[in-house]
Amino acid sequence: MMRTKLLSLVPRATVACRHMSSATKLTTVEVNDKTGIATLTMNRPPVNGLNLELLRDLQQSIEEIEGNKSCGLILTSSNPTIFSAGLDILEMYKPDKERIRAFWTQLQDVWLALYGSSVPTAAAINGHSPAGGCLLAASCEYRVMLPKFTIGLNETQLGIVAPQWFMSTYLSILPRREAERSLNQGRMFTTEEALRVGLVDEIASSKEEALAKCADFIATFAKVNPLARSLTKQQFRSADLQQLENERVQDLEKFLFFINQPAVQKGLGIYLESLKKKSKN
Ligand SMILES: CC/C=C\C/C=C\C/C=C\CCC/C=C/C(=O)SCCNC(=O)CCNC(=O)[C@H](O)C(C)(C)COP(=O)(O)OP(=O)(O)OC[C@H]1O[C@@H](n2cnc3c(N)ncnc32)[C@H](O)[C@@H]1OP(=O)(O)O
Repeated sequence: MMRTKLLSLVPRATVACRHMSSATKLTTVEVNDKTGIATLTMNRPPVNGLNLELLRDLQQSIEEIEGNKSCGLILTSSNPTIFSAGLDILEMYKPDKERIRAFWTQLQDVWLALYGSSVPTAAAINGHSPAGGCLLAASCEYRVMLPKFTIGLNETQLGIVAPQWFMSTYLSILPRREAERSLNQGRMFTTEEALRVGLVDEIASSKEEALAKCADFIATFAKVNPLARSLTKQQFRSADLQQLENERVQDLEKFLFFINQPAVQKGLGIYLESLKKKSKN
């Protein structure tokens, strides 16, 4: 907060972008002084796996952006080929009892904050975006993706089940038939396929272009009353948000029960091994 206040004393002409949060975190927030748009960058090598710490930083950054009167939020990644590999499977495989509770609760918090954000949101998807990565992108209002990557909720491919609020997020974008079929299949879409079904809104040839297209989307609200816009967005999303708010504890218990099933643990172990083997080749 202190940092933010001090930065606001710096004459505007001298800084094009203000770094609002520290680079020692797993996320950074940069606010463009001209547009007032905040870019939230995930930075957890090697693949932006969503572990407890990255989720905590994501939530803090979203709150920071909500609090600093930014005109919009663009979510992206510092990794040139991976937006996010989704949930860090190591959080769910042979989990620590307390940590896995905190982990899932934190994921719920991030989704509630991002899907329910009062500012316009967009994702510049500059790399692969499976499962939890897709959830984050899909929680935004607009998506611009770079070619030759993949995106989708692939949970069934891992022998796990996307919970109701993952499904609601998909259903807020895709026609019901497409959402149901691709979730059942655990389908990963190429960039071009994602555009065709409407999972992404535009394709860009570089990260810079993706960020610019996201900024253009956010600028479409420049002349719309911010309160009217955000209340309208809230009305569209409130049923989904309320459902998770009402069922948070049951959702956590269901997750814990499911993830601790021996067959699920075995499947996750095999999947992790296959990822490791692939990365060694
Ligand atoms: C009845 C039930 C009712 C309701 C349901 C109740 C509960 C629900 C229960 C569970 C819900 C869980 C929801 C889960 C969501 C998820 O997000 S699961 C994660 C899914 N993610 C993936 O499948 C992606 C896997 N990764 C990849 O495909 C690739 O890594 C990549 C395309 C992202 C990147 O490819 P490369 O650049 O080639 O990188 P590498 O593959 O070599 O990876 C480097 C390194 O990183 C490790 N790694 C990759 N992804 C993950 C990950 N998600 N978690 C942990 N670690 C990961 C990989 O193993 C390599 O490690 P090293 O070998 O270098 O040690």
